[in-house]
Amino acid sequence: MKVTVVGAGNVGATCADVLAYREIANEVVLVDIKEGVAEGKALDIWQKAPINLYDTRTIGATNDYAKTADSDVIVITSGVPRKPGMTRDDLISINAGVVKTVTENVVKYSPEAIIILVSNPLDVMTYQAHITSKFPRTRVIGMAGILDTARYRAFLAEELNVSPKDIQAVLMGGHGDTMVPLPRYTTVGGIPVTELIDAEKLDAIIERTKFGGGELVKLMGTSAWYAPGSAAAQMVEAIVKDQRRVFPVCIKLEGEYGIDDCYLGVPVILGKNGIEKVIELDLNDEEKALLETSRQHVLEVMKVLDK
Ligand SMILES: NC(=O)c1ccc[n+]([C@@H]2O[C@H](COP(=O)([O-])OP(=O)(O)OC[C@H]3O[C@@H](n4cnc5c(N)ncnc54)[C@H](O)[C@@H]3O)[C@@H](O)[C@H]2O)c1
Ligand SMILES: O=C(O)C[C@H](O)C(=O)O
Repeated sequence: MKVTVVGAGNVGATCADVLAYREIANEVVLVDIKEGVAEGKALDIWQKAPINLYDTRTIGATNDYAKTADSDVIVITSGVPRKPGMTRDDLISINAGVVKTVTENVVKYSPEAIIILVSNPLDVMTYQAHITSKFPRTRVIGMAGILDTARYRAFLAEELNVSPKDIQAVLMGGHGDTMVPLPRYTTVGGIPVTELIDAEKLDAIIERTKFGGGELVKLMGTSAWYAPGSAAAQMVEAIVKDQRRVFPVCIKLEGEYGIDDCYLGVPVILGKNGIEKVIELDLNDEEKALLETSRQHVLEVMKVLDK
């Protein structure tokens, strides 16, 4: 299996590293526009192979898309991250152009690939890649839900003093402050979370999750990369190993949840064809209202692209 990661910055290099040391792909091609950066990071990851004992070949390329030919999966992380005081939507003016150019280049060489979007604003960048690639919606997928649920699960594990491995959760909606965590669908070793934590503490964790990206931007002056890079690699793994994992991811909705005009995070089954199935939960009125607020927000940002 061959995987290309475009953008050899913080998220892209982390994703390539996880793909390599966990031997998720046989070959990983890292591409960046900055001269030498992708080659250098790919070489560094390859030199770690004898220490960490893996066979995955990592290759770097400065804007040379011929090297990406016949990739099974393409992860797009290129673009700018936000700085303190910015929203993800503020990145659209730069990142839309970057995602468009990169998508044109990758589809030329890998017309059958599955594309995973990471660049922000995530939902609208997934839309950009979809209209540029003209790929079916099942092959253009945004990464955000795995990251957002991981934050939620990590905060819960800390509060309950249990292993994060035992916390299962799903959330929906756009990757932003309007995301919709679903406590009704959160369990700890099979036990509904509401039986283990009082409502006030759970609400505080949900609020912290919604602003989880911003918390890190404030601390570091740029956005997160370890969890995002690992989350993207986990999606690649589900696809290349046809694992049929159940994850929240961003896709174009075509009638599911009564929505057919928007890119939003929903639970899906992820396998060798990309989206194998969209899972439709029976949302209550409050959850439906939160999802609608999220949809309205994403639609507003999508309009900027359409102008
Ligand atoms: N979806 C998510 O949950 C999530 C999580 C974290 C970060 N992000 C987003 O991912 C993006 C990357 O974040 P980062 O921290 O890795 O940033 P970074 O600045 O460390 O890396 C971005 C890289 O993209 C490269 N690049 C820019 N234009 C390019 C082009 N046309 N072709 C190829 N490479 C190009 C840059 O040279 C840079 O190396 C940002 O937009 C950020 O907001 C999304
Ligand atoms: O917060 C950001 O800008 C990056 C990313 O979307 C995140 O949630 O970490």
